[in-house]
Amino acid sequence: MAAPDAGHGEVLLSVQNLGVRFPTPRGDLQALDDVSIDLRRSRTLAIVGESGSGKSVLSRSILRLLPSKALVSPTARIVFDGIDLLAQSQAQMQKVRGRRIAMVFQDPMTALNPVRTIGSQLVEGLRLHLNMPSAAAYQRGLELLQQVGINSPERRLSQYPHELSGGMRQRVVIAMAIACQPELLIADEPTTALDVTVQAEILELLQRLQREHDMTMILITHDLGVAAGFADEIAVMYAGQLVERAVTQDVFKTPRMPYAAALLRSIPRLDDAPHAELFTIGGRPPTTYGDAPAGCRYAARCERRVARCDAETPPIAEGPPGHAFRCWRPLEWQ
Ligand SMILES: Nc1ncnc2c1ncn2[C@@H]1O[C@H](COP(=O)(O)OP(=O)(O)OP(=O)(O)O)[C@@H](O)[C@H]1O
Repeated sequence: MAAPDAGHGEVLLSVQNLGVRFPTPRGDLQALDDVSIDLRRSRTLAIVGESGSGKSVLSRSILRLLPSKALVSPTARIVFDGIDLLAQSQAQMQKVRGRRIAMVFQDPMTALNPVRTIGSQLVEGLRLHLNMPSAAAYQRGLELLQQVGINSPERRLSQYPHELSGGMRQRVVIAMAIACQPELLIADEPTTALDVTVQAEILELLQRLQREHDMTMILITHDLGVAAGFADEIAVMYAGQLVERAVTQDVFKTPRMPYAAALLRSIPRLDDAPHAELFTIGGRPPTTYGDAPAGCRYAARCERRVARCDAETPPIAEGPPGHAFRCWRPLEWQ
Protein backbone atom coordinates (compact mmCIF):
# COMPACT_ATOMS: atom_id res chain seq x y z
CA MET A 1 0.00 0.00 0.00
CA ALA A 2 1.42 3.37 -1.00
CA ALA A 3 2.60 5.56 1.85
CA PRO A 4 0.15 8.35 2.70
CA ASP A 5 1.29 11.86 1.92
CA ALA A 6 2.80 10.64 -1.33
CA GLY A 7 5.36 12.97 -2.84
CA HIS A 8 7.21 13.75 0.38
CA GLY A 9 10.52 11.91 0.34
CA GLU A 10 11.48 8.72 -1.37
CA VAL A 11 10.28 5.32 -0.25
CA LEU A 12 12.96 3.79 2.00
CA LEU A 13 11.20 0.54 2.80
CA SER A 14 8.68 -1.30 0.69
CA VAL A 15 7.00 -4.51 1.86
CA GLN A 16 4.97 -6.21 -0.85
CA ASN A 17 2.54 -9.14 -0.54
CA LEU A 18 4.19 -10.51 2.56
CA GLY A 19 2.69 -13.71 3.88
CA VAL A 20 4.28 -15.73 6.69
CA ARG A 21 3.18 -19.15 7.92
CA PHE A 22 4.46 -21.37 10.71
CA PRO A 23 3.98 -25.12 10.34
CA THR A 24 2.23 -26.58 13.41
CA PRO A 25 0.61 -29.95 14.14
CA ARG A 26 -2.79 -28.26 13.50
CA GLY A 27 -1.72 -27.06 10.07
CA ASP A 28 0.13 -23.94 8.98
CA LEU A 29 -0.55 -21.02 11.30
CA GLN A 30 -1.06 -17.95 9.14
CA ALA A 31 0.83 -15.18 10.97
CA LEU A 32 0.81 -12.64 8.12
CA ASP A 33 -1.43 -12.54 5.08
CA ASP A 34 -0.62 -10.42 2.05
CA VAL A 35 0.79 -7.41 3.89
CA SER A 36 1.97 -4.52 1.70
CA ILE A 37 3.29 -1.31 3.15
CA ASP A 38 5.56 1.49 1.98
CA LEU A 39 7.45 3.85 4.26
CA ARG A 40 9.08 7.08 3.18
CA ARG A 41 12.38 8.37 4.52
CA SER A 42 12.31 10.35 7.79
CA ARG A 43 8.75 9.32 8.57
CA THR A 44 7.60 7.49 11.70
CA LEU A 45 5.08 4.72 11.28
CA ALA A 46 3.29 3.09 14.20
CA ILE A 47 2.10 -0.46 13.67
CA VAL A 48 -0.78 -1.04 16.05
CA GLY A 49 -2.76 -4.14 16.88
CA GLU A 50 -3.79 -6.59 19.55
CA SER A 51 -1.54 -9.38 20.74
CA GLY A 52 -1.03 -11.97 18.02
CA SER A 53 -1.97 -9.65 15.14
CA GLY A 54 1.43 -10.16 13.48
CA LYS A 55 3.29 -6.96 14.42
CA SER A 56 6.46 -8.69 15.60
CA VAL A 57 6.47 -11.21 12.76
CA LEU A 58 6.33 -8.25 10.36
CA SER A 59 9.30 -6.49 11.97
CA ARG A 60 11.29 -9.72 12.24
CA SER A 61 10.59 -10.43 8.57
CA ILE A 62 12.12 -7.08 7.64
CA LEU A 63 15.28 -7.91 9.60
CA ARG A 64 15.25 -11.54 8.40
CA LEU A 65 15.10 -12.72 11.99
CA LEU A 66 12.29 -15.23 11.57
CA PRO A 67 12.87 -18.77 12.82
CA SER A 68 14.06 -21.06 10.01
CA LYS A 69 10.78 -23.02 10.01
CA ALA A 70 8.83 -19.89 8.97
CA LEU A 71 7.44 -20.08 5.43
CA VAL A 72 7.52 -16.77 3.58
CA SER A 73 5.14 -16.43 0.61
CA PRO A 74 7.02 -16.84 -2.68
CA THR A 75 5.65 -13.60 -4.14
CA ALA A 76 6.72 -11.48 -1.15
CA ARG A 77 9.27 -8.72 -1.60
CA ILE A 78 10.89 -6.53 1.01
CA VAL A 79 12.97 -3.77 -0.55
CA PHE A 80 15.09 -1.47 1.59
CA ASP A 81 16.80 1.41 -0.23
CA GLY A 82 16.83 -0.65 -3.42
CA ILE A 83 18.11 -3.84 -1.72
CA ASP A 84 15.86 -6.88 -2.04
CA LEU A 85 16.20 -8.10 1.57
CA LEU A 86 14.56 -11.49 1.02
CA ALA A 87 17.17 -12.27 -1.64
CA GLN A 88 20.15 -11.52 0.63
CA SER A 89 22.24 -14.23 2.24
CA GLN A 90 22.50 -14.12 6.04
CA ALA A 91 26.10 -12.91 5.59
CA GLN A 92 24.87 -10.01 3.43
CA MET A 93 22.14 -9.29 5.99
CA GLN A 94 24.82 -8.84 8.65
CA LYS A 95 25.88 -5.71 6.80
CA VAL A 96 22.33 -4.34 6.86
CA ARG A 97 21.21 -5.44 10.30
CA GLY A 98 22.48 -3.24 13.11
CA ARG A 99 24.22 -1.00 10.63
CA ARG A 100 21.47 0.30 8.33
CA ILE A 101 18.40 -1.12 10.08
CA ALA A 102 18.49 -1.43 13.86
CA MET A 103 15.98 -2.78 16.31
CA VAL A 104 15.03 -2.08 19.91
CA PHE A 105 13.14 -4.92 21.58
CA GLN A 106 10.56 -4.93 24.34
CA ASP A 107 12.77 -6.28 27.09
CA PRO A 108 16.24 -4.71 27.26
CA MET A 109 17.59 -7.80 29.03
CA THR A 110 17.09 -9.88 25.88
CA ALA A 111 19.41 -7.51 24.01
CA LEU A 112 22.05 -7.27 26.73
CA ASN A 113 24.45 -9.96 27.86
CA PRO A 114 24.09 -10.15 31.68
CA VAL A 115 27.68 -11.23 32.31
CA ARG A 116 29.42 -8.50 30.33
CA THR A 117 29.80 -4.84 31.16
CA ILE A 118 27.82 -2.19 29.31
CA GLY A 119 31.09 -0.81 27.97
CA SER A 120 32.33 -4.06 26.44
CA GLN A 121 28.98 -4.63 24.71
CA LEU A 122 28.70 -1.11 23.36
CA VAL A 123 32.35 -0.91 22.30
CA GLU A 124 32.25 -4.35 20.67
CA GLY A 125 29.37 -3.29 18.40
CA LEU A 126 31.31 -0.23 17.27
CA ARG A 127 34.48 -2.22 16.60
CA LEU A 128 32.59 -4.95 14.77
CA HIS A 129 30.39 -2.82 12.55
CA LEU A 130 32.52 0.27 12.09
CA ASN A 131 36.01 -1.20 12.50
CA MET A 132 36.84 1.40 15.13
CA PRO A 133 40.04 1.09 17.15
CA SER A 134 39.41 0.49 20.87
CA ALA A 135 40.18 4.00 22.12
CA ALA A 136 37.94 5.67 19.55
CA ALA A 137 35.17 3.13 20.18
CA TYR A 138 35.37 3.81 23.93
CA GLN A 139 35.14 7.55 23.31
CA ARG A 140 32.18 7.07 20.99
CA GLY A 141 30.56 4.80 23.61
CA LEU A 142 30.74 7.68 26.10
CA GLU A 143 29.19 10.08 23.60
CA LEU A 144 26.40 7.66 22.81
CA LEU A 145 25.50 7.22 26.48
CA GLN A 146 25.38 10.99 26.84
CA GLN A 147 23.15 11.26 23.79
CA VAL A 148 20.61 8.90 25.32
CA GLY A 149 20.55 10.89 28.55
CA ILE A 150 22.77 8.75 30.79
CA ASN A 151 24.73 10.68 33.39
CA SER A 152 28.21 9.66 34.57
CA PRO A 153 28.76 7.60 31.40
CA GLU A 154 32.30 6.53 32.46
CA ARG A 155 30.89 4.80 35.51
CA ARG A 156 28.05 3.22 33.53
CA LEU A 157 30.43 1.73 30.99
CA SER A 158 32.06 -0.35 33.71
CA GLN A 159 28.76 -1.57 35.16
CA TYR A 160 26.80 -4.76 34.41
CA PRO A 161 23.20 -4.67 33.12
CA HIS A 162 21.72 -5.77 36.49
CA GLU A 163 23.25 -2.69 38.15
CA LEU A 164 21.07 -0.40 36.02
CA SER A 165 17.34 0.34 36.30
CA GLY A 166 15.01 -0.95 33.57
CA GLY A 167 14.72 2.49 31.98
CA MET A 168 18.48 2.95 32.04
CA ARG A 169 18.98 -0.45 30.43
CA GLN A 170 16.58 0.47 27.64
CA ARG A 171 18.56 3.69 27.12
CA VAL A 172 21.71 1.60 26.74
CA VAL A 173 19.97 -0.65 24.20
CA ILE A 174 18.87 2.45 22.30
CA ALA A 175 22.44 3.77 22.39
CA MET A 176 23.60 0.46 20.90
CA ALA A 177 20.88 0.63 18.26
CA ILE A 178 21.81 4.13 17.08
CA ALA A 179 25.57 3.54 17.33
CA CYS A 180 25.98 2.96 13.61
CA GLN A 181 23.53 5.73 12.69
CA PRO A 182 20.98 3.40 11.10
CA GLU A 183 18.61 4.87 8.54
CA LEU A 184 15.72 2.77 9.86
CA LEU A 185 15.05 2.04 13.52
CA ILE A 186 12.40 -0.50 14.46
CA ALA A 187 11.23 -0.27 18.07
CA ASP A 188 9.09 -3.26 19.08
CA GLU A 189 7.02 -2.34 22.16
CA PRO A 190 10.07 -0.52 23.59
CA THR A 191 8.29 0.63 26.74
CA THR A 192 6.02 -2.29 27.61
CA ALA A 193 8.42 -3.80 30.14
CA LEU A 194 9.03 -0.47 31.90
CA ASP A 195 7.36 1.51 34.70
CA VAL A 196 4.70 3.92 33.49
CA THR A 197 6.73 6.94 34.56
CA VAL A 198 9.72 5.77 32.56
CA GLN A 199 7.68 4.90 29.45
CA ALA A 200 7.08 8.51 28.48
CA GLU A 201 10.78 9.35 28.94
CA ILE A 202 11.85 6.55 26.61
CA LEU A 203 9.31 7.57 23.96
CA GLU A 204 10.51 11.18 24.20
CA LEU A 205 14.09 10.00 23.83
CA LEU A 206 13.23 7.99 20.72
CA GLN A 207 11.42 10.98 19.24
CA ARG A 208 14.34 13.29 19.92
CA LEU A 209 16.83 10.87 18.38
CA GLN A 210 14.57 10.37 15.37
CA ARG A 211 14.60 14.12 14.75
CA GLU A 212 18.30 14.66 15.48
CA HIS A 213 19.44 11.78 13.29
CA ASP A 214 16.69 12.16 10.71
CA MET A 215 15.92 8.46 11.09
CA THR A 216 13.00 6.64 9.59
CA MET A 217 11.23 4.79 12.34
CA ILE A 218 8.73 2.01 12.93
CA LEU A 219 7.16 1.83 16.37
CA ILE A 220 5.30 -1.35 17.19
CA THR A 221 2.72 -0.96 19.91
CA HIS A 222 -0.61 -2.36 21.05
CA ASP A 223 -1.48 1.12 22.34
CA LEU A 224 -3.11 3.49 19.89
CA GLY A 225 -2.71 6.30 22.43
CA VAL A 226 1.07 5.88 22.34
CA ALA A 227 0.99 5.74 18.54
CA ALA A 228 -0.95 9.00 18.38
CA GLY A 229 1.67 10.98 20.26
CA PHE A 230 4.51 9.47 18.35
CA ALA A 231 3.91 8.65 14.73
CA ASP A 232 3.23 10.47 11.46
CA GLU A 233 1.32 7.48 10.14
CA ILE A 234 -0.53 4.56 11.62
CA ALA A 235 -0.98 1.06 10.26
CA VAL A 236 -3.53 -1.09 12.07
CA MET A 237 -3.04 -4.87 12.00
CA TYR A 238 -5.74 -7.42 12.71
CA ALA A 239 -5.34 -11.22 12.69
CA GLY A 240 -2.31 -11.11 10.37
CA GLN A 241 -3.71 -8.55 7.95
CA LEU A 242 -3.19 -4.86 7.51
CA VAL A 243 -6.67 -3.40 7.95
CA GLU A 244 -6.23 0.39 8.00
CA ARG A 245 -3.46 2.80 7.07
CA ALA A 246 -3.38 6.60 7.00
CA VAL A 247 -1.66 9.61 8.50
CA THR A 248 -2.20 9.69 12.25
CA GLN A 249 -4.76 12.47 12.36
CA ASP A 250 -6.92 10.78 9.72
CA VAL A 251 -7.00 7.53 11.68
CA PHE A 252 -8.00 9.48 14.78
CA LYS A 253 -10.50 11.86 13.18
CA THR A 254 -12.08 9.57 10.66
CA PRO A 255 -11.33 5.90 11.27
CA ARG A 256 -12.99 3.95 8.48
CA MET A 257 -12.77 0.39 9.65
CA PRO A 258 -14.94 -0.35 12.69
CA TYR A 259 -11.99 -2.13 14.33
CA ALA A 260 -9.88 1.04 14.29
CA ALA A 261 -12.85 2.97 15.66
CA ALA A 262 -13.29 0.41 18.45
CA LEU A 263 -9.60 0.62 19.32
CA LEU A 264 -9.97 4.39 19.61
CA ARG A 265 -12.94 4.02 21.93
CA SER A 266 -10.90 1.78 24.19
CA ILE A 267 -8.28 4.50 24.87
CA PRO A 268 -8.85 6.11 28.29
CA ARG A 269 -9.55 9.85 28.01
CA LEU A 270 -8.92 12.62 30.50
CA ASP A 271 -12.51 13.83 30.22
CA ASP A 272 -13.96 10.38 31.01
CA ALA A 273 -16.10 10.41 34.15
CA PRO A 274 -14.17 9.16 37.22
CA HIS A 275 -14.45 5.35 37.51
CA ALA A 276 -16.16 5.19 34.10
CA GLU A 277 -15.84 1.70 32.69
CA LEU A 278 -13.44 1.49 29.78
CA PHE A 279 -14.79 0.26 26.47
CA THR A 280 -13.40 -3.13 25.52
CA ILE A 281 -13.90 -5.01 22.27
CA GLY A 282 -15.66 -8.30 23.06
CA GLY A 283 -14.25 -11.58 21.77
CA ARG A 284 -10.83 -12.37 20.40
CA PRO A 285 -9.22 -12.21 16.98
CA PRO A 286 -9.28 -15.53 15.11
CA THR A 287 -6.14 -17.58 14.55
CA THR A 288 -6.05 -19.03 11.07
CA TYR A 289 -4.63 -22.46 10.30
CA GLY A 290 -4.29 -23.36 6.64
CA ASP A 291 -6.22 -21.23 4.18
CA ALA A 292 -8.42 -18.57 5.71
CA PRO A 293 -12.17 -18.93 5.15
CA ALA A 294 -13.79 -16.23 3.02
CA GLY A 295 -15.01 -13.12 4.80
CA CYS A 296 -13.71 -10.32 6.95
CA ARG A 297 -11.65 -11.57 9.90
CA TYR A 298 -13.17 -8.94 12.18
CA ALA A 299 -16.78 -9.79 11.23
CA ALA A 300 -17.56 -11.85 14.35
CA ARG A 301 -16.77 -8.86 16.59
CA CYS A 302 -18.10 -6.10 14.37
CA GLU A 303 -21.14 -3.97 15.12
CA ARG A 304 -21.64 -3.13 11.44
CA ARG A 305 -21.52 -6.69 10.09
CA VAL A 306 -23.73 -7.52 7.11
CA ALA A 307 -24.06 -10.76 5.10
CA ARG A 308 -21.33 -9.77 2.66
CA CYS A 309 -18.79 -9.51 5.52
CA ASP A 310 -19.08 -13.28 6.07
CA ALA A 311 -19.21 -14.20 2.40
CA GLU A 312 -16.43 -12.19 0.79
CA THR A 313 -13.01 -11.07 1.97
CA PRO A 314 -12.73 -7.30 1.72
CA PRO A 315 -9.62 -6.13 -0.14
CA ILE A 316 -7.49 -3.35 1.27
CA ALA A 317 -8.15 -0.30 -0.86
CA GLU A 318 -7.89 3.47 -0.66
CA GLY A 319 -11.02 5.42 0.12
CA PRO A 320 -10.00 9.05 0.32
CA PRO A 321 -6.48 9.44 -1.12
CA GLY A 322 -3.87 8.23 1.38
CA HIS A 323 -6.40 6.47 3.58
CA ALA A 324 -6.64 2.74 2.96
CA PHE A 325 -8.82 0.24 4.77
CA ARG A 326 -10.23 -3.24 4.51
CA CYS A 327 -13.99 -3.07 5.03
CA TRP A 328 -17.29 -3.56 3.17
CA ARG A 329 -19.17 -1.14 5.44
CA PRO A 330 -16.68 1.56 6.42
CA LEU A 331 -17.59 4.40 8.72
CA GLU A 332 -18.02 7.48 6.61
CA TRP A 333 -17.47 10.04 9.32
CA GLN A 334 -16.84 9.88 13.03
N1 LIG B 1 7.96 -18.90 16.12
C1 LIG B 1 6.65 -19.05 15.98
N2 LIG B 1 6.07 -20.26 15.80
C2 LIG B 1 4.73 -20.39 15.66
N3 LIG B 1 3.88 -19.36 15.68
C3 LIG B 1 4.39 -18.13 15.85
C4 LIG B 1 5.79 -17.90 16.01
N4 LIG B 1 5.99 -16.56 16.17
C5 LIG B 1 4.77 -15.99 16.11
N5 LIG B 1 3.82 -16.92 15.91
C6 LIG B 1 2.38 -16.67 15.76
O1 LIG B 1 2.20 -15.69 14.76
C7 LIG B 1 1.13 -14.83 15.11
C8 LIG B 1 1.60 -13.40 15.12
O2 LIG B 1 2.52 -13.23 16.19
P1 LIG B 1 3.23 -11.85 16.56
O3 LIG B 1 4.24 -12.16 17.62
O4 LIG B 1 3.72 -11.20 15.34
O5 LIG B 1 2.06 -11.00 17.16
P2 LIG B 1 2.15 -9.56 17.82
O6 LIG B 1 1.10 -8.74 17.17
O7 LIG B 1 3.54 -9.05 17.77
O8 LIG B 1 1.73 -9.89 19.31
P3 LIG B 1 2.33 -9.36 20.70
O9 LIG B 1 1.82 -7.96 20.86
O10 LIG B 1 1.75 -10.32 21.71
O11 LIG B 1 3.82 -9.45 20.60
C9 LIG B 1 0.60 -15.31 16.46
O12 LIG B 1 -0.52 -16.15 16.24
C10 LIG B 1 1.76 -16.08 17.02
O13 LIG B 1 1.31 -17.11 17.89
